[in-house]
Amino acid sequence: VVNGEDAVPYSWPWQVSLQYESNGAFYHTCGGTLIAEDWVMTAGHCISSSRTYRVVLGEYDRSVEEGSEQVIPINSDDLFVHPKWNSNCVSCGNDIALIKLSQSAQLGDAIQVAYLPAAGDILPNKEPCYITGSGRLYTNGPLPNKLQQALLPVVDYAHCSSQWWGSSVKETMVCAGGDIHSGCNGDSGGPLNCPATDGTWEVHGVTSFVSSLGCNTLKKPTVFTRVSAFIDWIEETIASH
Ligand SMILES: CC(C)C[C@H](NC(=O)[C@H](CCCC[NH3+])NC(=O)C(F)(F)F)C(=O)Nc1ccc(C(C)C)cc1
Repeated sequence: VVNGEDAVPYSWPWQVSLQYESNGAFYHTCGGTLIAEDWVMTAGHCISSSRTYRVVLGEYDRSVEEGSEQVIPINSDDLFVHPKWNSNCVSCGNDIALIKLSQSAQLGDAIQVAYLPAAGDILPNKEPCYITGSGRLYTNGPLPNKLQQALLPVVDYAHCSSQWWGSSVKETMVCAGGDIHSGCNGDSGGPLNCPATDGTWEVHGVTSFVSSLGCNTLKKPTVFTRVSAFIDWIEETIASH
C-alpha cells in the first residue's frame, strides 16, 4: 500500500497473508480474505499450481511473534482458480481464486470471517473504501512489517472506463483511488473494505492490478475484482468442496 498508514492491530481480522515455500522458507506473496472458517478468497494471479502455499491469519506485525497468528498449510488440490482467469490477460478480469484451508481457522478477536456484498451490488462513485495489505510501500519499495491501510474512494465504472483505464477495466471490476494512495505488489488478492449501511464492513474487491508504470500512478486507480459479480461462483465452489 502506497502512502498508507499502520492499521490498528487486528482491526481487519479477515485479512490473511498468502505465503509460498522456497528453499525451506515461506514468503509473503499476496493478501487474502477469510470468507468462511475454512475458505480464503484471493486473486487468481496469486496462484501458481507449481508452488506450495500456506496462509497466516491473525498477523499484524510480520517481525514479531504476537501469539495471535495461526499458520495453516494448503493442500495443492484445494486451490480453486476461477475457470475464466487468463494469466496472460489481467484486463480480461476473473482475477479471483478460492483456497480451502486444510483445517478450520479458530475465530477470535484477531481472526474473523468477512461479510461479502449481495450479488450484483454496485458501489456509488466516491464510496469511502479502505485497501489493506502488506504489499510494497512504493513502486519497487520494501514490504512493511505492520499491516497497512489507505482510504481509497471508489471510482465508478463510467468514470474509470472513460477517463482513466479505458477498455482495460471491465464491469466485473471495481476501481478505487487514482490519487497518491494505491495498492502495490504484494497487496494482490487482499480485500477492498467498504462500509456497509449497518456500520460493519463488506469486502467488495480483491486487489488485482495497478499501472505497470508504477503503483500510485495518478489517474490510474487501483483495480479490484468485483466480488459481487462472483457470488454465485463462490457459493457454488464452497458448496461442492
Ligand atoms: C510493477 C507492477 C506495479 C506491475 C503491475 N503489477 C500488478 O498490477 C500486479 C499483478 C498484475 C497481474 C499481471 N500478471 N498487481 C499488483 O501489484 C496489485 F496491485 F494487485 F497489488 C502490472 O503488471 N500492471 C499491469 C499489467 C498489465 C496491465 C494491462 C491491463 C495493460 C495493466 C497493469
